[in-house]
Amino acid sequence: MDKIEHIGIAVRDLAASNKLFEKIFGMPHYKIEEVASEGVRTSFFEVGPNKIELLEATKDDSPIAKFIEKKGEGIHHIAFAVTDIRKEMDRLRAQGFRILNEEPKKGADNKWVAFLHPKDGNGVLIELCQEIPVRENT
Ligand SMILES: C[C@@H](C(=O)O)C(=O)SCCNC(=O)CCNC(=O)[C@H](O)C(C)(C)COP(=O)(O)OP(=O)(O)OC[C@H]1O[C@@H](n2cnc3c(N)ncnc32)[C@H](O)[C@@H]1OP(=O)(O)O
Ligand SMILES: [Co+2]
Repeated sequence: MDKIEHIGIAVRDLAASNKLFEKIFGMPHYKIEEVASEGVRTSFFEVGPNKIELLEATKDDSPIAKFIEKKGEGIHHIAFAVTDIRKEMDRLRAQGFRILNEEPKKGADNKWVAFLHPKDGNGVLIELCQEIPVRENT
């Protein structure tokens, strides 16, 4: 794994949280993107070299809705940049980690993503992220 790609924060109300984090960071979010397949609407902030993703549920069975119901708002996942997501998934699977998706799936901000089960990471949900090469992004 290369570096932290972003930290995901589960929020109830994206518009309200955008205003809140705009005050905290002293700058506005740079994009809002809905990922229908994950049941989320996201916004992104760039804080120096770091990226923060806010996530709001778009349906009742969204992972974000379930998370907030159980644990409340707060840090939901940590995403790591990888250069070859399939290779990383295979490497982790071979060591017995449960990867929550068979194949990489399309996330926000032009990334292939995959998730490790939080119970296999001391309660931390880990996302792997690989930038989608331009030629694949059709
Ligand atoms: C757009 C994209 C991007 O960046 O590009 C994103 O980030 S999308 C981000 C949203 N998408 C995802 O999160 C996709 C991957 N997540 C999932 O597949 C799911 O949310 C699971 C992590 C498998 C949880 O599934 P589900 O909520 O149905 O099961 P569950 O409620 O029984 O949870 C099983 C146990 O995991 C815990 N659990 C659930 N979500 C957790 C989280 N984020 N961090 C730490 N623990 C978590 C629950 O509290 C529970 O523990 P106890 O049994 O002890 O109570
Ligand atoms: Co994420």
